[in-house]
Amino acid sequence: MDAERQKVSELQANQLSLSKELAAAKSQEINQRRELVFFSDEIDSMKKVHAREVMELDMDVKKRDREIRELSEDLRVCRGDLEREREAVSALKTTISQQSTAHLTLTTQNAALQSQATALQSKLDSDSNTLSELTLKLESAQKEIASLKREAMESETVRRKLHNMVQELKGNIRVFCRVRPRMKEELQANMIFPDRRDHKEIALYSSSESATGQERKEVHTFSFDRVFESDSTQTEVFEEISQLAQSCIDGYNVCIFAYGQTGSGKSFTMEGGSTAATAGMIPRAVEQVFRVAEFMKTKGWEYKMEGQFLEIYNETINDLLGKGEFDKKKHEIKHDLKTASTRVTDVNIIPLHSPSQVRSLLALAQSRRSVAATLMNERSSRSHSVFTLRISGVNVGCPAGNSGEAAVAGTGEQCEGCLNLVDLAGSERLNVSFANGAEKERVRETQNINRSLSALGDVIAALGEKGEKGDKHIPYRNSKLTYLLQNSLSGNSKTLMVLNLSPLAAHLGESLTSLRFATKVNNTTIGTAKKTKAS
Ligand SMILES: Nc1ncnc2c1ncn2[C@@H]1O[C@H](COP(=O)(O)OP(=O)(O)OP(=O)(O)O)[C@@H](O)[C@H]1O
Repeated sequence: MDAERQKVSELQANQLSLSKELAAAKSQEINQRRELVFFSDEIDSMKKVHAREVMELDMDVKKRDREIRELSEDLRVCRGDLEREREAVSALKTTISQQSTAHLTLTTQNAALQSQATALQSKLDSDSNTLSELTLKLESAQKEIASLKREAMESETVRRKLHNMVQELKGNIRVFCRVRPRMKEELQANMIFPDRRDHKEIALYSSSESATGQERKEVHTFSFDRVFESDSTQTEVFEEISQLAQSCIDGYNVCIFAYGQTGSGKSFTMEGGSTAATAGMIPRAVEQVFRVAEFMKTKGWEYKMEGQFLEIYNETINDLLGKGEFDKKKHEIKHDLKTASTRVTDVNIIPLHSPSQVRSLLALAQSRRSVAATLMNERSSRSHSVFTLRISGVNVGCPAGNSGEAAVAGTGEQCEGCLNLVDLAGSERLNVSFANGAEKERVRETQNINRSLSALGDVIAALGEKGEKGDKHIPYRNSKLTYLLQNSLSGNSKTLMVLNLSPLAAHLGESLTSLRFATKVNNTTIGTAKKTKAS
């Protein structure tokens, strides 16, 4: 029992200790629970802090991420910039290296140029010495030129006098005879040229039947100032005439006529063909006048030129340079005795500036004549054409030259010349006794032509007689042609008649008549030519 009591006490002690332990455990549990609450509060607050910190960290991380992205972008841009800068630097390095080479070259060149400049400076010094010597020489040469120019102008006056003296000695009326070439199949007249040296003679052989029925052979010899055979060129003929163009520039009235039957070569002689070699006396004379006028500028002369081109058909004047196809105006001839000049009313007077302009005027006149020809009959054979070139000049001196030559004062001398180039109507005679109907107009034309050509012969003959006696009446008014040319056919002018001859046997009779007329003209001597105006 003791044992049992022992045991129960032990058990009780155990229970007590266990109760104590339980109480202790319970208070420990309470404490622990308190602690647990405390810690769980703490944990909660720590969780809250942690959550805030996590959030803040999260935001921070995001911010950093953004910053990193921005920085990466910046870095990328910077890398691009850097790459470009590197390239620029490398290009600049190349440029610098090239520039250094160029600089080196320039330095070398500069050094060479400087040494050249030094050499040039010393040459310049020596040249300026030479220049001052040359300037002195130039001044004296210019003085010499001015005095030579004066001398040339004086000698020009002497030359003009001498030239015109020579022309006077040759006679103020001269006659040339020109035979045109024979065309294929044409039967040639028996014609010879005995004077092979001076070319002044022509002889024609004719045969006729005498009263007793025997053949009578005759030789007709004529001599003129010059005879041109059929192979003569326009240049050869003009050589003889060119002196007259000079006289016209010197202030004389000049008249050149082409006389001869239809088809004998008058138009060919005066107007010529379209090539330079075949150009006739009109274009050549005009060119010569322009050439001489240009040359005379160096001698202080200044010229003005103007031209008119008229046709005389059936004793009426037509303006070949008019505007319309036909000239319906009535023209009158007016003479100014004081200046010995002639004007025709209402005609076109064209200022002339160049030979080419004259060529176009001639072509215009030619076309107007052709229109007239198709509407009537062969007009050029049935009318006289008169081309007039008027020249007025004054000696104004020479201006100072570009290279410093002194100006030379003009002499104030003036002159006015006139060049008339006349293509006469065909000189052949027409048998008027059988004329009827349409032929009548032809007869009228022929009578007018014959009248004006014989009036021309009469005027020339009267001028010749006046030369011998002094006070003879000159019948200028007997035809429009002679009245128009009055001032160019007086004793104060120079006249040349070119007798154009056909080489044909069929034309022998007409040729003899023409040769006799021309001989009459050739035997006329007109008084001394005078300038139309001079001071
Ligand atoms: N010297 C010459 N050389 C070459 N051909 C010429 C010569 N003379 C005249 N002829 C020619 O002869 C023909 C007649 O000449 P041109 O027309 O000049 O005669 P014309 O006398 O003026 O006649 P018209 O009175 O009909 O006008 C033309 O074909 C012309 O080309």
